[in-house]
Amino acid sequence: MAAPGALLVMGVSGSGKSTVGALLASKLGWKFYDADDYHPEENRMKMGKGIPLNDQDRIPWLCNLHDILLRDVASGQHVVLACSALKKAYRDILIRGKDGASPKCDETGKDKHPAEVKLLVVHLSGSFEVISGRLLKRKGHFMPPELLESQFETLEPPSAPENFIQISVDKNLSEIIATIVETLK
Ligand SMILES: Nc1ncnc2c1ncn2[C@@H]1O[C@H](COP(=O)(O)OP(=O)(O)O)[C@@H](O)[C@H]1O
Ligand SMILES: O=C(O)[C@H](O)[C@@H](O)[C@H](O)[C@H](O)COP(=O)(O)O
Repeated sequence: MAAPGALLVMGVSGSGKSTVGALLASKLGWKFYDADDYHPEENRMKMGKGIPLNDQDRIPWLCNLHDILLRDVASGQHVVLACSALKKAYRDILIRGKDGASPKCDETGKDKHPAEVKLLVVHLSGSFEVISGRLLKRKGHFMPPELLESQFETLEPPSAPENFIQISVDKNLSEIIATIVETLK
């Protein structure tokens, strides 16, 4: 497949986004962003208290991530983003921004960059049992395992016509990375 400008590693909390995303970026030599690092403090505090985020909390965060992707991709930088991106509408924001394909213009009014990010979505998919087992063992993270149920309720797995692959979290990390690298060929 023709290389996308950016690769989104998505899934519920504990599905392996950060681990897979960082390994993959290092293997491909692409820049890595972890969307967790871009949550405003209010979002982190909310999740830390066991309250799930809503659209209002997530949309400005996703718009900021879209701007980062667009900037990098327009400058020729390939990017891996680890981000929950649980709903289709959230993935659409990452690709097109909030109001759809609104081009960023320079002062002459001409299009400065393409308005869309060419994105391959990698959905790390697994059962509640396997993922909650991993979250219960994970230490030193602000996200409480109790929020996993709401993550599954919110999840809209990618489907056609989205440009995506789905990989089981039951595979080991090297199998997951190899599958993604193979897809990019
Ligand atoms: N494929 C895998 N097999 C076994 N353990 C994994 C796998 N992917 C991730 N893990 C472990 O599961 C936990 C959650 O992974 P993490 O990358 O933090 O998930 P997320 O970023 O989606 O919340 C971590 O302790 C990580 O080491
Ligand atoms: O949209 C959301 O509700 C959050 O982004 C959430 O899905 C994300 O998973 C947290 O930031 C916790 O971080 P981990 O995914 O690393 O557990």
